[in-house]
Amino acid sequence: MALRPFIVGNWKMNGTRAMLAEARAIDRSAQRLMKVEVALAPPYTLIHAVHKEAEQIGVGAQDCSAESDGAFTGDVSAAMIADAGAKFVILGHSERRQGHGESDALVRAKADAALEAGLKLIVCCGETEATRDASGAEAFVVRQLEGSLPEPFEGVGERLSVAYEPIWAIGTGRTPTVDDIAAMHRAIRALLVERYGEEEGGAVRILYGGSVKPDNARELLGADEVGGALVGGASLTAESFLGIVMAAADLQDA
Ligand SMILES: O=C[C@H](O)COP(=O)(O)O
Repeated sequence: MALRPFIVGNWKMNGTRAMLAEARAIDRSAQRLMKVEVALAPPYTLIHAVHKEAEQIGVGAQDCSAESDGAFTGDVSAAMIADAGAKFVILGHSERRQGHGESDALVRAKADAALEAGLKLIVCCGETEATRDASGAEAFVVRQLEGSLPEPFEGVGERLSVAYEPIWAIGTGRTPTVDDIAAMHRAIRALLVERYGEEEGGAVRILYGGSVKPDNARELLGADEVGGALVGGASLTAESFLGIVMAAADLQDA
């Protein structure tokens, strides 16, 4: 991992104020592990509270609207989450694409809105098991990203991360092989370089997500072109999340 690794906890629809103790513990430990960039994406309701707790870690949202304001009941704009303390937003997670019918075009519109609000982006991609079995995973993911990523913008390398999350690996305890992850991440890198140029496209961190746990983190994070992890279930307690952060720190030392 040549770039500073980025380990992001996606709490999904988990967490009430009782979970702030976990965020606090994660933040305090992250202060001693500066070689790793650590962040949490709690539900909207906790963004401001986690932001208040956080001295070291970054805080982000799990989604935002493509609209800036207006009559959109239940939606939350990029400017609103930035106002609550978010520095980044996860976009195009498969649970949004599959559960809420989000298209590549909508993900791109949300990305444009988030950039306009000054946020960093984590744009997600990933194939179903059927696509993987049909040997079409790389072409599918590249096509998905072509439709979802914004046009070139100022500070791509600093502001954009991509998260590769095979849908069949999310919350299942199953993971691709290290070789499969590396091959996919190389294909994503090629697309990023083609779209944003050698320097900026080469500086985008490509995270792996899907059943990352403390006991497999070192192996998964060690795969070629893996610049960090997007962690779901194992980010819900400080103990397991910090196990992953420490694996990333160990790899930096190795
Ligand atoms: O955003 C996180 C991913 O969907 C991975 O979730 P998981 O670590 O529970 O498999």
